[in-house]
Amino acid sequence: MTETLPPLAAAQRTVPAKTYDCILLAGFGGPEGQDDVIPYLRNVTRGRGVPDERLEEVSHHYRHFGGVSPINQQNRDLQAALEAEIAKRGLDLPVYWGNRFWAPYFADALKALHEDGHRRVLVLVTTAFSSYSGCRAYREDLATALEEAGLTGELELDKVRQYFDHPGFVEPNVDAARAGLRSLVEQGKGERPYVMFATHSIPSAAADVSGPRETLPDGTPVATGGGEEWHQGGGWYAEQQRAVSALIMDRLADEFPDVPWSLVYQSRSGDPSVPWLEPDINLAIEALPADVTGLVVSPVGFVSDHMEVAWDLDNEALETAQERALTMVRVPTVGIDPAFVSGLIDLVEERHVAAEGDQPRDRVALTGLGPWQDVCPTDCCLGRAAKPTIASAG
Ligand SMILES: CC1=C(CCC(=O)O)c2cc3nc(cc4[nH]c(cc5[nH]c(cc1n2)c(C)c5CCC(=O)O)c(CCC(=O)O)c4C)C(CCC(=O)O)=C3C
Ligand SMILES: [Fe+2]
Repeated sequence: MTETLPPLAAAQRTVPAKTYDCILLAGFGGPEGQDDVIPYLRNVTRGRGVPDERLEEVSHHYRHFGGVSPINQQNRDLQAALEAEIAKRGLDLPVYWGNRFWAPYFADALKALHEDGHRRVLVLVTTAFSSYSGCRAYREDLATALEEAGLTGELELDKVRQYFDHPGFVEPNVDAARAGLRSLVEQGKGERPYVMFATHSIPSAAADVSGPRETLPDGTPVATGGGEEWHQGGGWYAEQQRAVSALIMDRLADEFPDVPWSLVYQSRSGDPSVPWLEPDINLAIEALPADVTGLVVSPVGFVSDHMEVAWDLDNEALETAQERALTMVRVPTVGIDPAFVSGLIDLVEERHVAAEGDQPRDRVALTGLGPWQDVCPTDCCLGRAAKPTIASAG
């Protein structure tokens, strides 16, 4: 399927390397105690039309874990791992950490790095794929945070490209899926395995406008909403995840040939009458053929085992599998796997050079879609009124 895609104009959206002063690790943020849960959920859903019943329901997921999301500690661990890798390479790039929805907020991090004398900032986002929620929203919120911190014009903020098909993201996912399939074999459930790649559902309308939409100079459509022949729905968001999932299965084919797999969605919210990407993982598990002996679930859409993984997969999906007496193995996300951490710094070195004129690292990608664009066109992932963003090209 990836072979028939029109080429992405990403090569036209690479930007020259620069010398940066520091890295900003941009996270989602999560609550760190029972008292944080409601204020946090209000932050996340502000102006987003998520019904109160859904908030109430999601608050229980957090309350079940003492009101603490694992995501902040995971990002502290990632920050430390990045610092260690940077030191190992002899680079001079301190790493700051800030979040969209909980302290330390983006504005706090920007003020801190500015006070420390840094001006050129390279942002690393904790999302591998292109969508409003996974790319544009981070860029908008960083532009807003610049305003809030009174630093617009003071700081230069660039962002590392989405890295779904970079080896640093792909290889740990290949290893994890392989380990999951081997675990089924060890449990005597390996006869007819099935693999599900799970990612966050988003509104279908948002998926259709995910990624860039303009045409190449020769008129070839670069990306689309619905309707193109190659397009199975879900815009670039779903296309990127299908491409990575297919690649992972391909890489396992020597040891596990012809294993059926699918891309499934989780954590839907919002108005039930509005279409979101489907199938939901629970319905997909219920619909599996009766002769499937074991299920591997790979949360390919996420980079750490945060609440959406801990609750929606390890509680809900597992229960659905147990109801039909199906053995399910949920394999880990990339987390702080050394290959992922080192891959992120490789991505940094595509953009950062120690001295002007130095040659940056080559851009690497493992699917026919990438290497993804360094800068996003102004309408990239835009499905609502435009707000100011960082890191876009006109
Ligand atoms: C694409 C995507 C990612 C992946 C990209 C990325 O990683 O950024 C992601 C990540 C995450 N989403 C998270 C949490 C939540 N997302 C919500 C709501 C929503 N997410 C959406 C999409 C995504 N979300 C959407 C379209 C909504 C509907 C409201 C809206 O249009 O904005 C809500 C509100 C309640 C609910 O409806 O569930 C919560 C609490 C956490 C933190 C987990 C933790 O605490 O450990 C993480 C990493
Ligand atoms: Fe979310």
